[in-house]
Amino acid sequence: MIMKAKAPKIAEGIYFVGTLDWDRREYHGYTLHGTSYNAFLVFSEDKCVLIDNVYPGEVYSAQMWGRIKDAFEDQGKEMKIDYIIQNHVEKDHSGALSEIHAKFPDAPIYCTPIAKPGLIKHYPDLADAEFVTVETGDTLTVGKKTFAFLDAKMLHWPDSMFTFLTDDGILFSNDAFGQHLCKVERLDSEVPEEEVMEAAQKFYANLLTPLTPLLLKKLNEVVELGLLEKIKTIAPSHGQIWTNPMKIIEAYQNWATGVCQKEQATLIYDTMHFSTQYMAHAIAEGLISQGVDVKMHFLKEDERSECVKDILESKAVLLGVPTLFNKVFPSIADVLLYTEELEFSRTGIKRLGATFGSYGWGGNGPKWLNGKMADAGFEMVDNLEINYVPNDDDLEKCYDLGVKIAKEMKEM
Ligand SMILES: Cc1cc2nc3c(=O)[nH]c(=O)nc-3n(C[C@H](O)[C@H](O)[C@H](O)COP(=O)(O)O)c2cc1C
Repeated sequence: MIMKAKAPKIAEGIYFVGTLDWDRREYHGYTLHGTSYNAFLVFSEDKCVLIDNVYPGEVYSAQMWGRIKDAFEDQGKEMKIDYIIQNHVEKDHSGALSEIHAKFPDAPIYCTPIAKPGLIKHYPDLADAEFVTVETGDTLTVGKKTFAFLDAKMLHWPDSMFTFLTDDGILFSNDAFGQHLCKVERLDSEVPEEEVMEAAQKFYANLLTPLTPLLLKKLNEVVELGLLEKIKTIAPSHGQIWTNPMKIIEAYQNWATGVCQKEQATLIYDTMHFSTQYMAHAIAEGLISQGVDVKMHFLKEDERSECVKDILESKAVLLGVPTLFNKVFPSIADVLLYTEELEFSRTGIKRLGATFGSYGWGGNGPKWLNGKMADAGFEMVDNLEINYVPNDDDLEKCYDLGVKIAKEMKEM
């Protein structure tokens, strides 16, 4: 199927031929309000190169084929793809690869040596395809254009790579520098800066936090290769294209080194009968009284990918839940495990931690949580347990905990 769709031109001879996924609200545990799968067609003399493709599904590929058709019509050429560059194996960038190969079986597929078996495992019909495996320093010259490949192992899968279109200065960075946004516009400059930066922050927090050391190494390599000055545009595989690449490169440096940390505390809690809610609100007031910005997440409403977006820029993280069966109300375990997996405090960036919650008899929930947060690398300040429904004195203790944490934050 082909859906009639325009292919926006992002530079001379270079078109966006990806898919706008208006409907997606969840992607591997990440909440979003739509996203885009960015694929690009590059024309050079009488040849054409396709970079990445889209999520599996007829409606997605119909949109992609419509844009590809439109791009060829705009060029006044018959549809023929001569080379395929596959920067990453994951399905949201490779889901249409089998049908592209079926239509253009002579087009070799350029990818990393690790990507080749991964692609064949996903799409067994590619076993007969011509693969060209490439590493950092390898290039593909098509007409007047040169594509330089840069290995991006573990940014964010072992098979990942970047493709740099040298003369145009466009870095096709795949997931790196991406954002889950589904907009009519394609460029960063066409949407409010705050919106695109917030989406990039959420993407970084959820996908790149544990890879921070590798990311810093890669950024250094880019500088050493003299690429930084040459990058005029960054075209990631999700969301807006960066026409001001330094904006997002600097943001990545700040998120990776902790420069981003603000006088901000992220407070995440849940409750059964609302006593722990009282505590959370009172602790927040204590923090606010000292000029600290509070990001509050109530786990009945909010989910983990939003919580960790705020943890990224916070100096302190407070987790609160009531005691249940001598341990904790379990919704907090999801955030706890995720925070541990993302290694927020193992990347050399100090973050304070505290726990709190209501209990009925033996208590122990906050204490148990405290140990888990300490194991995850947080520098624990305190844990506060209040029996059943907090009274005025109890609420003052909560307020004081907020003040104490705020003071420790200021000494960091
Ligand atoms: C099923 C259930 C199990 C509980 N287990 C414990 C427990 O093991 N130890 C304890 O101190 N309190 C226990 N409690 C009591 C709660 O921790 C207490 O009611 C607390 O005030 C609830 O806080 P919340 O209002 O924030 O939900 C339990 C409550 C329920 C409903």
